[in-house]
Amino acid sequence: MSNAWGYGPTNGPDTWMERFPNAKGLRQSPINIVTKEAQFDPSLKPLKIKYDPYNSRDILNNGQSFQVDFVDDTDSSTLTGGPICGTYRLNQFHFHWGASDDRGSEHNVDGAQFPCELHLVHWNTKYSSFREAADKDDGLAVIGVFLKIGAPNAQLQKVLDALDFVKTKGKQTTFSNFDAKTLLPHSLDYWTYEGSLTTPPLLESVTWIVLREVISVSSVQMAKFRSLFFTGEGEPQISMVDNYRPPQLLQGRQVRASFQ
Ligand SMILES: NS(=O)(=O)c1c2ccccc2cc2ccccc12
Ligand SMILES: [Zn+2]
Repeated sequence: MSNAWGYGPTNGPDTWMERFPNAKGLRQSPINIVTKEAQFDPSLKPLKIKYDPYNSRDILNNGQSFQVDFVDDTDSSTLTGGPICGTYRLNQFHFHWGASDDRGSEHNVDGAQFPCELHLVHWNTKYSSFREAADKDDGLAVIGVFLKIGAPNAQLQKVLDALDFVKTKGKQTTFSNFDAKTLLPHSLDYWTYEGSLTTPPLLESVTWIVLREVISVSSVQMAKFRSLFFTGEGEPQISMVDNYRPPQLLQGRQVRASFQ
């Protein structure tokens, strides 16, 4: 049985470099965003986000997180503007969270972690598919949104209600007519930097776009995230928590801000 990568004591982020050399690369993610060192760039354009609920397809427990997959064979759910050139299509969104409300996000802001972080994954349509784009320097763009403990989030609840059907690794169910835009905060101010997937194979192909404004999540809703399992049906249950990679070295990279 291969010792597949994960987030446990024997296969977690500190071991990934053994099988995935990108882990020692110069543009690894996530990072700690030091707000005072993020330089305002007036050339950065506003984000233009167009998501069509008709494209949402299913929800899957992939054994590391859960993801909502989108049909991406047309330009009906796209990201343009911001720091990117051209048109990127929404492929999926997923989350990272902690075992308790004091941790869970992948990016930190001035050394602080949030209980959860949403990632909306897009691929560059200059390439023919997500798979072709995944290992290109300009192949992917991920929008990161922090979740902060507060009022219950009614839009997020629609996603959480589906988790009862995907509790174990490999479980998948239909998840249609969901508007991912309803998970975004009002302001689209962002920080941006060149980075990587935060999970193996840690491909250095991601333009990260981390929103400054958070969205709310209640502690009861956070408990719902923690009701999932990393393990498959019939296997000894391991709760899906702390599925985040810690911040990586900046290695001289510039973090830019779209706001002053
Ligand atoms: N965290 S991540 O956005 O780098 C990420 C994933 C994270 C967990 C599970 C699957 C993921 C798939 C990704 C595909 C492309 C870009 C980032 C991806
Ligand atoms: Zn992620």
